[in-house]
Amino acid sequence: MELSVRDLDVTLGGRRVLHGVGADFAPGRITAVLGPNGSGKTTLVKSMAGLIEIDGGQVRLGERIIARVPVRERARLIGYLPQDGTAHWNLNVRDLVALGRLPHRAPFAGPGPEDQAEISAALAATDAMHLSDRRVQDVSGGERARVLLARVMAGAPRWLLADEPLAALDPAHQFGMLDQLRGLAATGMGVVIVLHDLAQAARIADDIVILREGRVVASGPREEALTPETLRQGFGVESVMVEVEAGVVLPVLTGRTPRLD
Ligand SMILES: Nc1ncnc2c1ncn2[C@@H]1O[C@H](COP(=O)(O)OP(=O)(O)OP(=O)(O)O)[C@@H](O)[C@H]1O
Repeated sequence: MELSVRDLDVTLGGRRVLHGVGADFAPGRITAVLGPNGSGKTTLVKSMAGLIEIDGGQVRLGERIIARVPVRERARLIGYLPQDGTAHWNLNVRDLVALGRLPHRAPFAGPGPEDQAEISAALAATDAMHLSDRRVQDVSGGERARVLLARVMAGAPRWLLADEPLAALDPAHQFGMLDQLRGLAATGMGVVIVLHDLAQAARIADDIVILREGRVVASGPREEALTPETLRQGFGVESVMVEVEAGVVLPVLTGRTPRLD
């Protein structure tokens, strides 16, 4: 089922932040949402997760309007990984990851064998098993980012919406995270990630959405939507595309686009 956004208007704190945004997100593919600071990326993914009230337009999952899907069911369908990477409870890591199973459990029931298996699989996949007994607030920022991903993965959602999942990670774990996201998409999960690193976006994304000032400036398959022209329109930067290995073409930024005035 496609996740689609139509004519989305969002106002925050009295300011219109998204203006008629439209984009389609396909299951089994990775879509990177790109754009300058304040362009509306977080607002878009939160709207898609049903976490923000929208003024106009729709977010649909297949034929269903996401805002009308019951909260528990929505939590099973869409996993949301927020940007800040904070964990508000001082639980141990395994108990935090176990919270990802809540939408699947009967009220007040403890985790069953299937829950435990999903929790272990998620900890293993994120290279966090060795942290299981540590307090969440005692692990490093990058370790916490992996644990929070494990929590979302433990819920086995159909969609993963991740806001800057690479931000706190060292280069090796960034590549590890990209491999995991690729693996999740290969299982049919729809993956939507907000990224700042344009080269990583070019590496990982099947599809690209570029926002600027709350509007879509480019959207579609990576080869069409991530080009020197769209980077100029979206970010005001000049770039060249360089093939670093067979089939891997990355943008190299060369400077700001000169102003015409
Ligand atoms: N609660 C709020 N009240 C008022 N304005 C807000 C609120 N939250 C966000 N904004 C504004 O909405 C705009 C879009 O914010 P958003 O966080 O979606 O951008 P972003 O593209 O994710 O930015 P960044 O790359 O800096 O994370 C920004 O101008 C921001 O200041």
